[in-house]
Amino acid sequence: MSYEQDEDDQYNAGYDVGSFPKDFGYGPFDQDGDGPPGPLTGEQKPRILLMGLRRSGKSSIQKVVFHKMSPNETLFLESTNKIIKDDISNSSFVQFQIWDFPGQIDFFDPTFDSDMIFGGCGALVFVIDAQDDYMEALNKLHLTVTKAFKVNQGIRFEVFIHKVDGLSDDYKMETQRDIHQRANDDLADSGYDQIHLSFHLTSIYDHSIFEAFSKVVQKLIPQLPTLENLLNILISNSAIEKAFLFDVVSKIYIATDSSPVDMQSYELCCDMIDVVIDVSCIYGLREDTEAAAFDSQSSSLIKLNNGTILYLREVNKFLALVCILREDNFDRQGIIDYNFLCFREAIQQVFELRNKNQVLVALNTNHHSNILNSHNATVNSDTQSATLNSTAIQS
Ligand SMILES: Nc1nc2c(ncn2[C@@H]2O[C@H](COP(=O)(O)OP(=O)(O)OP(=O)(O)O)[C@@H](O)[C@H]2O)c(=O)[nH]1
Repeated sequence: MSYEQDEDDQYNAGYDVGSFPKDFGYGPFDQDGDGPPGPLTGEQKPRILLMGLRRSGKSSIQKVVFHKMSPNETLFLESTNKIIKDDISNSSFVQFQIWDFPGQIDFFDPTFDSDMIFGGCGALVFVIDAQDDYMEALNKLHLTVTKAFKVNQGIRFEVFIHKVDGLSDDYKMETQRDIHQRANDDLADSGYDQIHLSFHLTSIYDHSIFEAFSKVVQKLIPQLPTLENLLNILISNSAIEKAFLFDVVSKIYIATDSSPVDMQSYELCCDMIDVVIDVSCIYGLREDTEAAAFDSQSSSLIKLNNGTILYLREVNKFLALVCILREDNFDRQGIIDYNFLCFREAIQQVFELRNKNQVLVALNTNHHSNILNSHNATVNSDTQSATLNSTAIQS
C-alpha cells in the first residue's frame, strides 16, 4: 500500500553544516513506473528551502506535511544541526526537494556556499514563530532574502507566520499586519523594493499548513495555468461548485479552479481523502497482493446533510479529483462522469508532454539552448492540449 511515503521514492541525506559545500551530490533515486521515464536528477528538481530561527517549527512542518507525522509527535523532534535534504516524489507533478536548514546557520561562515544553495532554488520558505518575539526573526528574514536575491532573482519568497494556533483571530491579523509592514519597510529602506514577500498564517495543528504549502508548490508547477483551465472547463460544464486536484499522499492540492478557495471546503476535501484511504485500507486490500489502497477503482460519494455532495474520483496513481457540488445538480451524474473522463484524458496528455520534455532535457543536459527550446515547446503544447480537451468536454 503506497500511502506511506515510499522509501524508494525518497532520498534523505544529512550534511554537516561545516562540510556541506564539499559534498552536495545526490544519489540516484528510483522513480515509480507511472512517473517520468527519465528520472529527474536532484539538480533538475525544483528546490524549496526551509529557513528560520531555531525552534520556529521548520522540521515539524516538513514532517507533518510530507511524512504523515502527527502534530503532537513533533514535540519530541530534536534540533536540526545539519542540512536535511528530502526528495519529494509523490506524483509526477509534485517533484521537488526540500532542504531543512538548521536554525543557527550563519551566512557569513566561509563554508556557506550561497551561490550553490540559492542558485538552484525555486522557493524559500522562511518560518517565523508567531508565539515568540519576532524582531530577531525579522532581522534574519531580511538578511536571508537579500542574500538569496543577490544570487538568484527568480526565487519566490514565502513567509510562514507560524504557530498561530495559540493566537486569537484579532491577534493573528494584527501580527500578520505588523510583520508584513516591518519586513517590507526593511526591504524598502535598503533599496530592495523589487523583492516580493508572500505571507501565510500557518499551524501544524490544522489544515493551514497544507494550504500554505499547496500554494508554495503550485508556484513551482509550470503546467498550473493549463490545469486550472481544465478544472474551470470541467466545473462549468458539470455544475460543480469547486474542484481540487489533490496529491493524495501529502493532501496538498496542486491545482483548483479559479473561484476563491475557502478553508472549510479545503478541509472537507482533505477529510474526505482520509476517509477514503482509511476505509480502503481496512476493507479494500486483498491479502494475497501488494496492491495499493488507492487505485483506478477508487471513487467515493459523500452526501452531507446540508444538500452538498462531495465526489472523489481517481485521476492517476497519485492524483485525485475532489469536487463539491449541490445535491440537485448531481441528478445528471452521467454527464459529470463523462466530463470527468475527458478531464482525466486531458491530464494524461499534460503528463505525457511533460514526460517527453523531461526525456529531452535529460538528453540535452549539456546543451542549454536545447533545454530552453524543449521547455517552450512544452508550454505551447500544453496550451494546445487544453484547447483540444475543452472541445471534448463540451461536446
Ligand atoms: N503550537 C505549535 N507548536 C509548533 C508548531 N509547529 C512546531 N511546533 C513546535 O515547535 C517546536 C520546535 O519545532 P521544530 O520543528 O523542531 O523547529 P525547527 O525550526 O526545526 O528547529 P531547529 O531544528 O532547532 O532549527 C516543537 O516543539 C514543535 O512541536 C505549531 O504550528 N504550533
